[in-house]
Amino acid sequence: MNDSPAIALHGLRKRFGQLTAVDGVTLEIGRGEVVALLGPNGAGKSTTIDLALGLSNPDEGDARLFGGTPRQAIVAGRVGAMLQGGALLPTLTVRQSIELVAAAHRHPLPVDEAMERAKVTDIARQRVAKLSGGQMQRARFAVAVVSNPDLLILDEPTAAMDVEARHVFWESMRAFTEEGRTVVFATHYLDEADSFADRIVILNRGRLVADGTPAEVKAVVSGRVVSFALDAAPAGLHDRLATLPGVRDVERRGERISIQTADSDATLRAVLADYPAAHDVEVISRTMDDAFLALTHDAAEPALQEALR
Ligand SMILES: Nc1ncnc2c1ncn2[C@@H]1O[C@H](COP(=O)(O)OP(=O)(O)OP(=O)(O)O)[C@@H](O)[C@H]1O
Repeated sequence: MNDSPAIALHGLRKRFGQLTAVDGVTLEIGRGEVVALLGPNGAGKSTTIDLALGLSNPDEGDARLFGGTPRQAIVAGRVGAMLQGGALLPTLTVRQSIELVAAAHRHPLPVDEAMERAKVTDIARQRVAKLSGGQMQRARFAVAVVSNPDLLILDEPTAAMDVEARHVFWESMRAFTEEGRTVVFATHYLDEADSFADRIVILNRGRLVADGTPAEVKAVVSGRVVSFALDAAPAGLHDRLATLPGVRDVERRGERISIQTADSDATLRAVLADYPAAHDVEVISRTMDDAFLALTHDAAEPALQEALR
């Protein structure tokens, strides 16, 4: 057995008319990695996934799965996918849908085990046409895992799931990845990426703008926000605050002032020394949301992105 990466994308480019949806993406994902693919709407996540699976052909570059073509990997039963547009046959029951896929694969999981993993045992006899959005997602997950794949690619797997269902979903995924399988999932839930992935890849306008561990990605916006209220803002407040130690940016909304700072202790001391009337003080750590916005902002600093590639 060769030890090629689970996914190797080299210089992938895909155009739709004037639009370049994927613009030179090069990315390797090793076996056993759990990777979150993030990006704003239209960033090119689904198109990249389609190219990786060989569902559409790139204009430039190539995609390899386990060292072979996507088709070879899929025929060998090594890939399970849950895609946004993927539909199940409405007249079949959930169990029949899973059985159908299991029958087409060489080394499927037992159908009952796949149903247990995807938590669909209770809806096994329901027709697909009658499923709710969240139930449908679970059924599609069961269909993706029953082939017993080495690589699982999921496009927004928890869209339409309620909070409880999302929790259950990630628990069953955790068990799945503990067996050393590779998982790539696109999501808009940054908290899911933060807590579940061991690597985060961010796309923006078809380009890879960040690639690192959750901690590395969040470190892009290291520092904190010092925020406070000031009832009557003196003239020149904004300019004065901008010169205090550690300050990177100052924002004011009504009487509330928020300062992004690299050194919250020094900034806070200086603020209280200069403006003793400041009250309702908060010091807030930056989150994955902040990192995401900083990296995908139109005016995102190239240097910021450079650190994560
Ligand atoms: N078949 C197509 N024909 C024309 N344009 C397309 C096609 N598929 C995607 N696009 C365009 O390519 C861009 C990237 O779309 P894609 O679906 O890959 O983004 P995404 O990151 O998955 O977005 P979302 O988070 O909204 O699902 C978008 O501007 C989209 O409108």
